[in-house]
Amino acid sequence: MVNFEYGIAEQLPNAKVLIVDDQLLNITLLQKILAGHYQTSVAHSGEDALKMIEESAPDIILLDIEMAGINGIETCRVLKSRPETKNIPIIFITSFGQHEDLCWQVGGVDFISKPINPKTVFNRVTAQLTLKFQRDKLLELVFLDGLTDVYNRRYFDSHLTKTQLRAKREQGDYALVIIDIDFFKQFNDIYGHIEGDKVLQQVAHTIKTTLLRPCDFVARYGGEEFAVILPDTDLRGGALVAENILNNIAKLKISHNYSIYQYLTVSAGLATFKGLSANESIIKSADEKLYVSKQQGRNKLTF
Ligand SMILES: Nc1nc2c(ncn2[C@@H]2O[C@H](COP(=O)(O)OP(=O)(O)OP(=O)(O)O)[C@@H](O)[C@H]2O)c(=O)[nH]1
Repeated sequence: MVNFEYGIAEQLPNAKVLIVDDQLLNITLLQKILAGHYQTSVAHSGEDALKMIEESAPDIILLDIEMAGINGIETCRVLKSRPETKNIPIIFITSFGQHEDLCWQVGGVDFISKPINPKTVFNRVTAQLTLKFQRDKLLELVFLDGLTDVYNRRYFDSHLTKTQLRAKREQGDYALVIIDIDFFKQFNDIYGHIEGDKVLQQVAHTIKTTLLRPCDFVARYGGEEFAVILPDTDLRGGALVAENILNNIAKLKISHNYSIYQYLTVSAGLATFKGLSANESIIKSADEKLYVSKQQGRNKLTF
């Protein structure tokens, strides 16, 4: 049986707790309770919180209800409506008992009444963080590719949908790059499957380390095929990243006697998009470009 406790205790001290409150006294008290256990940060309004969360998502949010501007309930509603923030656990902290039903309705995971009991706050935050990290671990097992340690195709599909929704909201571009190892069948035939597996790991690692922005994403899309999603990226930016990937893989200088280049190379297809389309049509566009790269001799990017 999988041990879901494994590693959770070590993870807890790095947990990021966002306190959202407009009263200095409350903020100070909550920080005092959590200091030394978790990494806390503070937003002084709902608006501030939404901005901060977009830049860096916390592991949990302690949310006051009564605030000037967007109140806690509305802030929670916005967060729960966005795919990339809907799973962040939110604990409401308020003195207004009559809001209790509303807190559950909008998706809070817990509710703490003021005046707060420090032990209760600490224990409830710890319980929710533990659940959150256990869930993340489980998702990792379901969504990571066992061989290469990058995301698998199942996760890629849901991530592509999330990226599209974000691009629609922000009216931005996003890029998709499909990368395929050249002459990989022959590589396996010449060097064996174990060496082939090692190459897949090296290629995945190289793609991962070439991507610089935290929101850039790579998945193993098929046997020897990888897909990279670059949010907020136009054709020029996407081409720059894709060229870097091709160069960095060529620089590994992995011998491949069958290849016309004598070492292992990859081909890539790049396409950029705005707004919503079916996942299949997005993939098809990038795939068609990849096909051109293969036709034109491989070790190439087409866009
Ligand atoms: N070692 C290993 N090989 C794999 C894995 N998944 C797929 N492959 C191999 O990848 C090869 C892909 O072959 P093809 O689709 O013909 O592509 P290719 O030989 O790279 O040819 P081009 O793409 O046209 O350059 C097949 O031989 C698969 O067996 C894996 O997990 N490990």
